[in-house]
Amino acid sequence: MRFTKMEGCGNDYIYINCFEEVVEQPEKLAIAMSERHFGIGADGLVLIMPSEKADFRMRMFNLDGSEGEMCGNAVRCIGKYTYERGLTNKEEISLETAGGIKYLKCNIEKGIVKTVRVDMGEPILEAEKIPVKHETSPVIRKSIVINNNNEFQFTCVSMGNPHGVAFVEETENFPVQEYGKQVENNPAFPKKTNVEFVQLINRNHIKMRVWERGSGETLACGTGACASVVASILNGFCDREVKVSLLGGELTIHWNEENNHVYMTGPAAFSFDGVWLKDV
Ligand SMILES: N[C@@H](CCC[C@H](N)C(=O)O)C(=O)O
Repeated sequence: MRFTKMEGCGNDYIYINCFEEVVEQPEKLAIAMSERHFGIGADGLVLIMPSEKADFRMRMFNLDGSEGEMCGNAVRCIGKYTYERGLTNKEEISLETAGGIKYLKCNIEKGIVKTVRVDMGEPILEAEKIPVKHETSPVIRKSIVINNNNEFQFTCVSMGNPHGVAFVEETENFPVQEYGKQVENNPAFPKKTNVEFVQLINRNHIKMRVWERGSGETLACGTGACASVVASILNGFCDREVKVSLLGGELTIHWNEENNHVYMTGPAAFSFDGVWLKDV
């Protein structure tokens, strides 16, 4: 089975072109391929598929085989893949995801997609729809006690997938791996959650580290960057356009006041092509 390894700000996935390849057990394949010693090594698996509702369809699987509704970094990579590999000649495409249809605009120079701007749609703030169990809705800087009696104030946002955002003094030495796992599996989040730890730099710049549901700490998360900017604005910390510094790169997020849509702009890159020879 032919595959392509791509990354967006270091958030790396294995992409399979399902116009040419047949994937029968994507959950199992995601686990096997993502493994960094016996497999290819990645944060998960992404399928590029035909769609009846949009130009293309994306399905994404975390490295534990669970399916995510949305993936911001993968959406940008699909923009680059479909244009540069000749699946489309359109600079603007629509993409069906389990988190709704997203609209992408590729910024192209001499046939190369340099960055992709994605209309990520409206953030979802109703607790039930995220979903998060809390007596108030929206959940803006509300205490959630995690396993070992540590209490964090979370702002909860769905960008098609669930996110819990906590503001911390600094991200560099913050124990993301310890707390991230505990929050991901906290019963307050019936579908588990992605967890973002955010340091405010100024009104137009934040730093963020992420613990992803199903994948652990990754170098970047596009939906997480959007959720973090929405959370920062809701708390009155930031203006409408914010640079997000992640471990693997930078994204620009704009939450448009007029139409309530969140726009994400950032890079996408090919790493290598390969052929998977194992049975799964
Ligand atoms: N890396 C992603 C998000 C991937 C899915 C997530 N782990 C989930 O289960 O919701 C991004 O760039 O948005």
